[in-house]
Amino acid sequence: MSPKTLYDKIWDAHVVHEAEDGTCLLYIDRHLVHEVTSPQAFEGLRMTGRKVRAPDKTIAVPDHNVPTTPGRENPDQMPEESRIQVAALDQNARDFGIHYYPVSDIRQGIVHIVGPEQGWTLPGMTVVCGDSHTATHGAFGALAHGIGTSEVEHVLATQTLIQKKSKNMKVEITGKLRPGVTAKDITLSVIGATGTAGGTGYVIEYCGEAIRDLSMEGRMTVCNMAIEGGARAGLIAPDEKTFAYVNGRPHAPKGAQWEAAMTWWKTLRSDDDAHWDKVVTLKGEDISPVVTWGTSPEDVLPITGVVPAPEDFKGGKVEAARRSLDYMGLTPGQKLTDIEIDTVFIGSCTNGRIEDLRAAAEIVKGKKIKVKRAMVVPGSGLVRAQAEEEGLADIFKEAGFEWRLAGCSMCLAMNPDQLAPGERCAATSNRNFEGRQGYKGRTHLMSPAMAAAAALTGHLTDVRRITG
Ligand SMILES: CC(C)[C@H](C(=O)O)[C@@H](O)C(=O)O
Ligand code: SF4
Repeated sequence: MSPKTLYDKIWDAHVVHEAEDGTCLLYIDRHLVHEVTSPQAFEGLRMTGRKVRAPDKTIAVPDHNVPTTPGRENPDQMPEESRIQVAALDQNARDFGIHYYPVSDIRQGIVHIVGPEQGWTLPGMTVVCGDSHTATHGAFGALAHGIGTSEVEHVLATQTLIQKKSKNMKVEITGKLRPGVTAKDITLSVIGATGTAGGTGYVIEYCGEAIRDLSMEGRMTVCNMAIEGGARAGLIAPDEKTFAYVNGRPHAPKGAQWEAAMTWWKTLRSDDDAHWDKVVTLKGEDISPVVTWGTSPEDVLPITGVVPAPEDFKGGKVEAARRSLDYMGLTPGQKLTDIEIDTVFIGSCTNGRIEDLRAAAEIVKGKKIKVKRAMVVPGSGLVRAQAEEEGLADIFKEAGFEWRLAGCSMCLAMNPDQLAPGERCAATSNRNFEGRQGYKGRTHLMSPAMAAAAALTGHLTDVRRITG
């Protein structure tokens, strides 16, 4: 048998039919659903009198539109458009009999945090969702990617998806990370090195010592941003950490089924002599705590750097940089650490997990914020409860942070948590394009520890310079 990558293995195990031109019908193990990309898909089923093919493998949760302030069960708290989307999900979940976590349920949260938390996401699976950051689930050694609304309808109706296979790309992070450097710095640095189109046409497997050393939370952060690097999906071979994280979760297999699953899961690694169409290698020790300065995730630099000049770039990038700098209100040569921040947002499916909140709380403990507003938005109700139990919520509140309810929140301007024009934000989310966090809002992406450091000083800050 010819050697295979992990992606090849999962792909082959899910092909139902292959057409002559290589187009495949893939079986889908998990379909995650949120309120933004699903209403028309359910409507399509209704109009043609079809059912959801596998309601037991279909999991819905509202996250993008939900307010993150108390009393949000009251629909009057939402603007009309949000109310319609959330009400439609409520109704569709009931009508089609799929698993559902409404806002009143403590398990509600961002779909990419809820899936793994509840044990829906397992190694070797195919996982789809009408959402580009579905790549997050690849951290478990699953083939997970976003799909469009018409594909959502197709998966609801058939539990399959029409796909062409991508090429194999390996991103290896060798050796150890330095203190203050996190999974977010890895994933941003990879995009900085490859560009936002570097992964186009590929599924990325992240590997190497620095990846193996990451917790499951960190691995989810890395895979979450595979899509920002242009890749179809990102994944990491499962290991003992993966199995330990999954074991005992509500929807993970139990007993004999667990044993059977483990037998397969242990084979889920790329063969030593597998073929890679593209390889990128970064040394862990070369990665610094980074921030973005522009309006693309590839506009990333070590925090010790200065704002670049348009002339530093080539071709079309010169004009793009000029526009970015203008939008961001920055001057070439300005030290990144001199950039003043109005708002800090800690949350999102990139960095809204318990470990992220722990990392931020460790920086914040016993100190006060200097920014106008700062908020921590746990990625799920369960993350929130755990953070409260661990005393993290008190640390944040005493420092002056708002302690919110779970949702996508200020990651994107689809709910009441938005930036005002010109407002500058240190954010732990994954996208920084124009208007992403609100009309004319300015976003700098970074790790939770770096965002916490910015909250304390009022400007972008090297977390390594914050002392206890
Ligand atoms: C609204 C949704 C379709 C979108 C996505 O696909 O990623 C959102 O989650 C985002 O992060 O921009
Ligand atoms: S937290 Fe942000 S990136 Fe993640 S699903 Fe929500 S809007 Fe998309």
